[in-house]
Order: sequence, then C-alpha cells, then structure tokens
Amino acid sequence: MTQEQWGQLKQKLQQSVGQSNFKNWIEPLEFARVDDGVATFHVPTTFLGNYVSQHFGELILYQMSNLSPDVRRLQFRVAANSGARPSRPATVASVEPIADSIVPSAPLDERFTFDSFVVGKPNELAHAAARRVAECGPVTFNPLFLYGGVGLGKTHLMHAIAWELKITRPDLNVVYLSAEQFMYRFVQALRDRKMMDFKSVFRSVDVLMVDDVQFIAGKDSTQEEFFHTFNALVDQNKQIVISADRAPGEIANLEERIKSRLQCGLVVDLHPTDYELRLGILQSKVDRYRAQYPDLALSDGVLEFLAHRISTNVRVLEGAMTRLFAFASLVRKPITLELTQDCLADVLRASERKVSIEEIQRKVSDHYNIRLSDMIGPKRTRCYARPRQVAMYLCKQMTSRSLPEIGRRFGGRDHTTIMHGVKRIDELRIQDAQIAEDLELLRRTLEG
Ligand SMILES: Nc1ncnc2c1ncn2[C@@H]1O[C@H](COP(=O)(O)OP(=O)(O)OP(=O)(O)O)[C@@H](O)[C@H]1O
Repeated sequence: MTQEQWGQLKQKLQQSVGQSNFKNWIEPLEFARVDDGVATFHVPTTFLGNYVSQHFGELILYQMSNLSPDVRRLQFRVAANSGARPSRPATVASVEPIADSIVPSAPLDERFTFDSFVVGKPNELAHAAARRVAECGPVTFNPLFLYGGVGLGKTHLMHAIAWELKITRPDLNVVYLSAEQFMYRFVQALRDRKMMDFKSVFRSVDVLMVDDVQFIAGKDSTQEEFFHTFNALVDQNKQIVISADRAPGEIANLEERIKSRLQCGLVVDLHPTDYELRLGILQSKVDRYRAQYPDLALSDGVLEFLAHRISTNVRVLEGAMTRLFAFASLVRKPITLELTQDCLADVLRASERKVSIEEIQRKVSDHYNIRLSDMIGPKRTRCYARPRQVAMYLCKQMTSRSLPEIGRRFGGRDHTTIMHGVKRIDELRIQDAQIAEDLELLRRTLEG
C-alpha cells in the first residue's frame, strides 16, 4: 500500500462515511506503513485512534485489503508530537480481520433488556411480538420484521430478545448483527475464499437477528447471499428477526423477492412516541438514577415539561436526561424547571417544533370539515367550538407561541379563552376516546 493508494482509498471512504465523519475522523489519520500484514496509522490522540478503530476499523480494513490483499490488521499509534522527542509508540487500537472471528454475533448492549424497555401504546405490539420470540416456543411468524423511525427502540428490542435467550436457552446459537456487519463478513469471506465457512456459520444459527436491513439495499451480491441465508434458515424453521427504518415494501433498491419474503411473517411498526410513553421512559430513567444516587432532588413538573417539549426520539430524550443529571450533580443543585431550561437550552431549541399556528388551524378545519373562517370566527355552536379548542390545544402543545399570541391568531380572542380551551381539551383527552384519537392523528400529520 502506497501513499498514493491511501489517497485513493480516502476518497472512497469519504463517500462511504459522509463528509462530516470523514472530516472529523478519517482526515486526521496519517498512513505510515504496512509491516508484516499490519497497516500502521499515526493518529493525533488515543481517543481518535480508539474511535476510528471501533467505528470505521472494519470498513477501512475491508477497503484496504481490497487494494492490497496482504493487509490483515490495522493499528493506530499516537503520532510524534514534537520534532525533539521520539514518537510515543503507544499502540492504541487494532482491528482483527473479520473472517477470523468464528462467532458472527456483534456485542450486545447490557442496558438493552426487556426490564429496561418501557411499554406504551406506540410500541406495545412490537414489544409483545419480541417477547413471543424470546419465549422461543414453536415459530409462529417468520420473520418478525420490526420497523420505525430513528431511536424508537428497534435495536433495544432485538438485544432484549438475545439477552433473554442467553438466560433461558443457553444451548441456542443466537446471532445479532447489523446488516452492515453481515455485508463486511460476507465480503471478507469472499476475499479470503472462505465462503463455505461463511455459509456453514450462518446456516448453523438458531435465531438470526439482522438490524437496519435497509443498508443492503442496492448491494446486489450481499442481497443475494442474505436471501440464501434467510431461506436456508426459514426452511430449517429457525427464527429470524429483522429491523429496518421503514416497511419492507418501502425499501428502495431491495429485490422484490426479498421484500416479499420479509413480508411473509409478522410486520410490526414502532410508532413515534406519545407523551405518556415519553413520560414513562423519563420516569424509569429517574428511578434507575435514584437507585444509585438516592439524594437526587427533582422538582415537580420537570419530567412533564421534557416529555412535552422533546418529542423527537428516545435517544435525544435520554441524552437530555443524562446531561441534566450530570449538570445538576456538578453544580450541586436540585433539578428545577429553571435549571432544566438553562442546561438544555440548545436541545429544547432544536426540538422546537416548526409547525405554525396557521398550519394547525388549516389541518384541524380540514379534519373536522369546517371552514377556516368559521374556526377563527365568532360562531359558538359546538361543531365549531370544539375543533377550535382542539386547534388551540395543539397550538399550545406544538408551538412556542404564548397564549396572548395564539389568542390574536384566533380572531383576537383573550388569552384566558385560549387557556380555557386548552384545559377543556386536556380533560376531554382522558374522558373521550374519540378526541384522544383525533389529537393523535392530527399531531402525527402535523409532525409529518
Ligand atoms: N420504550 C423504550 N424504553 C426504554 N428505552 C427506550 C425505549 N425506546 C427506545 N429506548 C432507548 O432509546 C435509545 C435508542 O433506541 P434504539 O437504539 O433501540 O433505536 P432504534 O430504533 O434501533 O434506532 P436506529 O434506527 O437509530 O438505530 C436506546 O438507548 C434505547 O434504550
């Protein structure tokens, strides 16, 4: 491998990892040499070396060994920091060739268990199906296909199945890996002419879980191999669990025959979180934290505030909570609403919903089939007043506008009228299933 080849390879890596990853992680790598199958890179810090090794090691190794088949291992060393002193020869990380690992399962995150998974309406079906797989009775649906947006718990559920099976059925060969890892293992096996090993390893699996299957879209040979592995396991009545960010039919560049196989079992959608689920997740985080730090002081209303304001995904919610705990313990202050707003100002701003009052009014009047002018106008009959209150409620929930401002946009109404409308819908939301359903539907279309 020459410097020139490394230059070419960097261009390829840029396409694979994206501009910002490339700039942060790949660009600072300095290719030094290949010695005895080991490619050495100089890195500015140990942290960078470890990070690159963990996140991009397999990818770099795979692409490097395509260009230069003698490369079998990578190693990252902290570079010389001054001309006067010799370089510090600390090996910070290395990546072993993939095909050498006999067990193809990726490591499981110990936090992702059924115990720590909070169940709510949006994920109850996915959770029940995952539980069923983990019971490991007769295979009733194959595959279980879980799909949903970013950070809604797909990976968590798959790991939970694997943990559960490890305890209840240690005799089973349970394999969890991402579709990306599947591809790298496959390519490595091709390169090393170890396809027979690859096939036999994957066909001896009892439960196979492949995360983020949309990754193999457009990758023809990987799809082909995935298809064969899939069929071989289904024929043997082995359970398969797949996840993706969308339904099988919606994954572009995925072969039709794979799409149809993926739809053969149970396809379950993890819906975006609702307020109650977010609150439950926050509460469970607090409980866990309190078990370790019993003195945690948390004011009323903080969790409710966060559940309302951060509705993007659970990962963001968790990150916010972790930061809040760390901040409060550093400054040794109780977690009040004020401290929360201070500490999480950027997160709150970023997750501020960009829905406008007009948009809400339009969607709500369409939904209830009334004219926009009637929604804003003075008519008081229930068929106009209720949709109007629903719209007021959604404006309060989904925008950062103040009550007087909302009032102005509703035909110059007073802020107390808005407050009353919001309160009324808040009550009805609990008593009247139809209103609750309308709200959920409207919120979803507005969040689009
Ligand atoms: N219902 C839940 N209860 C507790 N934690 C949850 C729940 N849903 C998601 N999480 C947490 O949110 C984070 C993101 O979840 P996860 O990684 O499973 O998302 P994902 O759906 O696989 O997203 P991606 O497609 O981005 O990989 C994890 O830390 C997970 O533990």
